[in-house]
Amino acid sequence: MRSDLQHLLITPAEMTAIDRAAAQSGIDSFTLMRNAGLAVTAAALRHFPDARRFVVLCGPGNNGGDGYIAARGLAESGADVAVFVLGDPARLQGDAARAWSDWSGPAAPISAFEPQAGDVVIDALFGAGLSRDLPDDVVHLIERVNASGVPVVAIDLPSGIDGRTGEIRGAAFATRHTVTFMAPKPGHWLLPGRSLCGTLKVFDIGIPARIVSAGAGSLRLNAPFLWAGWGGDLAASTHKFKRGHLVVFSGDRQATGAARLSAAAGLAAGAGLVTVATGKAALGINASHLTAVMVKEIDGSRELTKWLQDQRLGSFVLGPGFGIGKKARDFALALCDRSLVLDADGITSFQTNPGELFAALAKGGGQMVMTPHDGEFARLFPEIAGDDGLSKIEKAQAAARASHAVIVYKGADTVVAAPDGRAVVNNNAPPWLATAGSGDVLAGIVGAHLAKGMPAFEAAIAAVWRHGAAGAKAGPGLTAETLIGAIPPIS
Ligand SMILES: NC(=O)C1=CN([C@@H]2O[C@H](COP(=O)(O)OP(=O)(O)OC[C@H]3O[C@@H](n4cnc5c(N)ncnc54)[C@H](OP(=O)(O)O)[C@@H]3O)[C@@H](O)[C@H]2O)[C@@H](O)CC1
Ligand SMILES: [K+]
Repeated sequence: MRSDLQHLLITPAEMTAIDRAAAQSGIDSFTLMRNAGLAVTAAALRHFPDARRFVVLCGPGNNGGDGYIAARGLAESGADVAVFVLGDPARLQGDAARAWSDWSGPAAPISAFEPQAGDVVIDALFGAGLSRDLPDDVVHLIERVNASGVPVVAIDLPSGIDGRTGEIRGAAFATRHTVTFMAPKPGHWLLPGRSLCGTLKVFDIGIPARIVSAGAGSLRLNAPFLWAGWGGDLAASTHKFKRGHLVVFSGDRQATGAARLSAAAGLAAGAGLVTVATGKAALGINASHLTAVMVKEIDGSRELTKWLQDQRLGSFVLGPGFGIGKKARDFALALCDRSLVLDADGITSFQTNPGELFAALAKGGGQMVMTPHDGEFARLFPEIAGDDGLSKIEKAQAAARASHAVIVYKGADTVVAAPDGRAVVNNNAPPWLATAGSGDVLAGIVGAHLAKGMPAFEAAIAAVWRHGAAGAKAGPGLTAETLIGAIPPIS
């Protein structure tokens, strides 16, 4: 997967390996620590020029080492600085020990710190090396600081946030700013970590980009360059079939709106043709509500199989308002050699026997994008969902591997994962996107991308991004209808 450093997501374990590779290439690790600490000094002075006192809380590892460098930089800039330490600094090792010995001012234990008005806290307790829940004294300190309302600048990560998962290990600082190094980590963008980082600044401390890129895995922050080449330029010779024919299956008489939302979104997102396939009972309702979108009567599996002989039908959306049960299962299984978005009721219909779907997809060799929210994910992948040791990214990756489908694991921090291990975290969705029909719109956009021939992973990540951008453009108070009108051109 292509990338630039801003869009890499590097796990703490990968970062450790990158550090090692940097040292092996001859880069002085203390220089990296000094660059890191001084970046924090600069950020603190820039954001809080009127601070009465900078309070630097230093932990037992290299995050603490960055803190001692930052403290010295602040003191040399003429600021009032107080240092409080966790553990015995005499036991620090390597670069952190050197940073401590370079700090010539006083230091008191963290238990002595009482936040005062005018304080700015520099959090250098734990960063990438947080490996377990915080001890009680640190939890109480964090709670005191958060309750006091004094601003906090975190070094690398707010202490208490697990850099791999974004989970809170007992407690975590709610920070105004977080300064991290070389590339963001999953914990900066997965919830709840994301909500505690404040503004995130990624600072280059001097590890060559080639070493960072070589050590990075397959995680990225979602961005348009990831689907470059699949953008919107239409050749002058195009015609509607080349732009792709999307089919959306409607539910029964009382539940037809969701499918029409998906269909309208698919048309707005660029599908050349869109057909709502509907049972006889809902045919009239659908026909009376649709204009540019076509209607086709498909009552059961036999008609569907016959219709599928038309290879111009490029992609299918099954699930929005469709109803849970055998009909959904039969239709999905019939589509396992095509390009299918399985959403909502389509997912839940396989709750009791998900293996049937996964085996059919492996055999059929089609492309499937599944779009579960938390509840649907747990229905289809109960063991993966219940594994508290896994991050949301790792859960999506495990589900994609098990199902052979691209998984769009929805939420405010939507993660998309492919069976080959690629994964992105999306960060452009505003909170007001969580509204009735929003998921139906997303399914339709994915379907439009599949219809024009995009591979499933690119189709999914581009759709999630366009959906988020549409939400931002439509603004608070959006409805599914205004969301469709705000879908931006594919970039
Ligand atoms: N290239 C880069 O990005 C650079 C990164 N740099 C910086 O290095 C930081 C990573 O440093 P790090 O590996 O020493 O880890 P760090 O977070 O200081 O903590 C480890 C210590 O905490 C302890 N400990 C862990 N959990 C605990 C708990 N719950 N409760 C209590 N103790 C706990 C753990 O103890 P142990 O598990 O070994 O018993 C160990 O003593 C990184 O975040 C960045 O700031 C820069 O200096 C330069 C280049
Ligand atoms: K920290």
